[in-house]
Amino acid sequence: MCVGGGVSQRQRLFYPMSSRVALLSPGPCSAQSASRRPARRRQGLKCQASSELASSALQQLANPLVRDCCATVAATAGALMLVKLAEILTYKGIIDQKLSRKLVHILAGPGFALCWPLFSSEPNARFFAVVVPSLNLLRVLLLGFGIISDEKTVRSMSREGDRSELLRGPLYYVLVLMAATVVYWRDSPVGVVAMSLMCGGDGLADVVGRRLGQGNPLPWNPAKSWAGSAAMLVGGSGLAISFVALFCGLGYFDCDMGAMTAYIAAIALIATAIESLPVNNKLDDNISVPGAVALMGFLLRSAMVAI
Ligand SMILES: Nc1ccn([C@@H]2O[C@H](COP(=O)(O)OP(=O)(O)OP(=O)(O)O)[C@@H](O)[C@H]2O)c(=O)n1
Ligand SMILES: C/C(=C\CO)CCC[C@H](C)CCC[C@H](C)CCCC(C)C
Repeated sequence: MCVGGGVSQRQRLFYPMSSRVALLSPGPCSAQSASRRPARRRQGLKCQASSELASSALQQLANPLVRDCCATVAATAGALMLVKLAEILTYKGIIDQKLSRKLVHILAGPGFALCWPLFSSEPNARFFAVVVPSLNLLRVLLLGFGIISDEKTVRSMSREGDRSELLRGPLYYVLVLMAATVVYWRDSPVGVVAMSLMCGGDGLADVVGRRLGQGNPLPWNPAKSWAGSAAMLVGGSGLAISFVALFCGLGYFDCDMGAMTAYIAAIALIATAIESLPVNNKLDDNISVPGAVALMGFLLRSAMVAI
């Protein structure tokens, strides 16, 4: 049984339309139930204190404002740990710099999307979530312009270790994550589909293409390969379908997975074709791929949402 509690002033500031905080019913060792228990169990004061502490913590997490702040801190810490892990693996020579950059590229976006369910169901929760890529945007700008220096972090996000590289691919990358969070959030599948194809798809194209693409260049772009494009199509669409199935299962949007899979496959095919074009030196893949998905999502909006 949940008892609706009062809504604090601080909470009204962030969630003006917030519903009453759901308070958990007292636990088995709480003060209310302790006073009703036989004397022999009252000495369980330790149980009562720890249970009340746990119950209080759960009540706090039931508070949307507390939950969103905790989720923001957790995702920010996750981002720092991911980049630090890439730095260590590169520093120890376990992976080379190019692979380190691609691992961060492949894992950061999906890792961020996996944090989205940690946030509350409040309409403004997305503005807490967007703090995470925003902080990374600030870090990329400060590093890219040389305002702060951190050679290891620059190496984990660049091809050649040049800090100015961060003002292209990584900058566009975090901007796309910010846009996907604010514009689409958990209300539309377009956001996670765009992130999946940019991160999982384009990232895998590089990793697989560099290793298996030598003998199968694309006729219209010999710098890229059938192997790389196939990896993008399969990896990107697989990740997108997985995220959409997860978010449908969590009730964020209703969808017919059969029809949604067909739409995602079609969008992935078009995005893969766009990624394969020899325009990367003019238009970064981190812009063209998610941009194409957003455009197709808009054109198919009635179908994508109504599925
Ligand atoms: N469809 C693709 C894409 C990439 N590659 C391989 O991956 C390398 C890098 O691909 P690219 O998309 O150009 O990656 P970068 O631009 O270096 O990295 P990023 O996209 O992160 O900017 C290419 O030279 C090629 O060997 C491939 O074979 N087939
Ligand atoms: C090198 C990259 C792109 C070039 O194509 C990736 C840049 C990564 C960003 C600077 C870091 C982004 C972090 C995410 C916003 C949050 C990730 C959180 C999650 C829990 C890992």
